[in-house]
Amino acid sequence: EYAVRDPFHIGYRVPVQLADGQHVEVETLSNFSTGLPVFYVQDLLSEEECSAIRSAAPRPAMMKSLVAREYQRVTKKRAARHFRDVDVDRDQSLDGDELAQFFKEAADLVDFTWDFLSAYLPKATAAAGDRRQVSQKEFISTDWVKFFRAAKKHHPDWFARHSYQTFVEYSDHAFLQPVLDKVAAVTGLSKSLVRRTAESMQVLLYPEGGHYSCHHDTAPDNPDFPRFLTLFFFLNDVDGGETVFFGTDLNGTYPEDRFAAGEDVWGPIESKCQSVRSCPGFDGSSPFASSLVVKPRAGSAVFWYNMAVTNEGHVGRFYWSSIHGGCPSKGEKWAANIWLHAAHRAGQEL
Ligand SMILES: O=C(O)CCC(=O)C(=O)O
Ligand SMILES: [Fe+2]
Repeated sequence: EYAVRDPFHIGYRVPVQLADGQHVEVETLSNFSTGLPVFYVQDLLSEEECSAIRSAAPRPAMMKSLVAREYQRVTKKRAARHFRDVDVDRDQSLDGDELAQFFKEAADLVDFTWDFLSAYLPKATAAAGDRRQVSQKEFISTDWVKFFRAAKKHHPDWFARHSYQTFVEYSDHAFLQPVLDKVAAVTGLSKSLVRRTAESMQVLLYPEGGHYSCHHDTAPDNPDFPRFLTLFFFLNDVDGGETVFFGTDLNGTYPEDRFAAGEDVWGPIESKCQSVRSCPGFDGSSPFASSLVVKPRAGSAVFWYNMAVTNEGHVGRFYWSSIHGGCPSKGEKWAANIWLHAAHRAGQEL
């Protein structure tokens, strides 16, 4: 019942008939030998469907999803705890790596410059290069809420995510049932399985310059959200805003042991694709220069597997190579996620 679509070879196209009689083609963009099976479908949604989905996610609802930010809670008391957590070498000061860890944990800030920090950490930034250390005293007396707010305002590209989002319930919108049936047709899964396992549709709006750093849609080992399949719709035409599959290598030089590797190999890869500078157009020498890049096109969809799934629908092996991200868009970008869930454990019924 959970059979995955066979990618065969890159460029392979299989025709699929949709319920309304329309034909689309499911094209293989990547397979296991290049890191991850990824498929593309052009014109899966009509213009009317794209705009209906956008209207189902009104702007005020989208904005709300961003209001409560973690960094607004980095009070003095919490700063002391953050300090202890990230001062892994216990030398009562933080070096650049430890500070970066704090930024990531506290606010999903994945990029920064010492220049920008100088207004907040004058003592630390007075030192040069590797000698920069932030003392506990200076760290705790810093107004981190103000810092993160300023960073967000002036450098939204430094954060892992710069977008608005909301969830739309299928049962609230009749037009979404045929959309789910299209998901079934192109993935080769049954309509009833798709309806049973689909999480509410997540609609995304990226402002000009918005992005989403590399990430996995689910977690290894007992994930809370065992999203075994992601189907991602592009809902408008926009320049930039490419979806990049950082775990793939289309050069055909994919290291065989990489696919089977775990966090020790993938952790460092993940840290390298956090910055938007890993995106196409930023740096020709990027380690991701031969990763799969999918350009947004209204009505098209890309889908892939985040983990193996057993025939009974249970969580299987996590695919570290499913790491991906959305690059900065040169204008508003609208998109939507449909995630299909596996069951957490053997014995759990879906
Ligand atoms: O915007 C994109 O291209 C990717 C978005 C994404 O990966 C997500 O929403 O989980
Ligand atoms: Fe994602």
